[in-house]
Amino acid sequence: MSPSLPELPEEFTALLAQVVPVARHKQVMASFAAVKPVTFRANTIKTSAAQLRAELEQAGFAPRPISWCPEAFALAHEAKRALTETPAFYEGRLYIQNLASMLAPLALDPQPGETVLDLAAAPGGKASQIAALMGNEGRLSVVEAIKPRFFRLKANLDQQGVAIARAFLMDGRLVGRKCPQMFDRILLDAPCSSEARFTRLDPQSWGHWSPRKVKETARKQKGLIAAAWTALKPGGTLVYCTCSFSPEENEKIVHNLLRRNEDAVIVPWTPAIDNLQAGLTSWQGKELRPEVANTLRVLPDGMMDGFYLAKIRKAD
Ligand SMILES: C[S@@+](CC[C@H](N)C(=O)[O-])C[C@H]1O[C@@H](n2cnc3c(N)ncnc32)[C@H](O)[C@@H]1O
Repeated sequence: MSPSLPELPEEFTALLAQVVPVARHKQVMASFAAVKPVTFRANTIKTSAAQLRAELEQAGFAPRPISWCPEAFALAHEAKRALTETPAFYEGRLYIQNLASMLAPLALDPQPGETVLDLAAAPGGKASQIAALMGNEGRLSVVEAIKPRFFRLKANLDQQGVAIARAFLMDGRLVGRKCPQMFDRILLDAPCSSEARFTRLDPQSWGHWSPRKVKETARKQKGLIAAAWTALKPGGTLVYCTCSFSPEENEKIVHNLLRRNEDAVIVPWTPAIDNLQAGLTSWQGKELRPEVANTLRVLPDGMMDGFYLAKIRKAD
């Protein structure tokens, strides 16, 4: 660890020591002090990956393709400001997004013509990726509870050329009652304690964090996932994800969903990256459902943030 940077909260590093496998611990701890490259996605509603690459190369950038996501690229961190001054950025042909975040829409695998819900959607990075994967065909409902974030979401979707979205300013926990069994696919990128966004380069990144906050957040996540489950059609797919490490916000939420719903089946999904860890099947002396091992935790490294993801199917 670099002695000149502020240390992460002790309770958080103790949590990481329990969650992360010993062999990966050093890499994970180093990632909190890393200056990561800027990563972004070609918005295929407005361009193609090849066209965007050519446009950026012409403007003097050298974007590096990401092997597991044909639309994704990386540039050195120093290029971020210049990237945000390009026509491609402000005309919505690219979207700056952490690589880990791009995994959730890929796991959801939405198809053109389907009816899809993004239940906690602002600022809209994943919603615009979902629309692009749907070829801008079908129906995409996006829900956000916080007013300024809702308007930012709408502005981002407009800028990205998303034509299939209907936006709702509301508490996502009410969606189950309002729209039972309506959606083919639902993304719940849950509000979380954002532990994977902590960086020792900015101590404010953990300014609001505490173990009590994690418990409070987990309560909200339980309400949201219950609503998502009610709103999902039989045969439909839910992707639950967070940018947190705490099992309270991740494996335990999925475990509770499985325990309460016999029709919930985990679908194993493994992207072609190697910084992955299987979901934990016990936490602090409590055994969790063994299928939770088929959920995944992305371990942060010098390129991407941490993430947790579960793909769950509702039996017909
Ligand atoms: C992790 S962020 C979503 C990020 C988004 N999916 C993206 O990729 O741009 C979670 C969002 O949920 C919103 N939120 C918090 N409580 C909510 C609730 N009860 N219902 C719906 N959205 C909520 C937060 O304001 C926040 O914008």
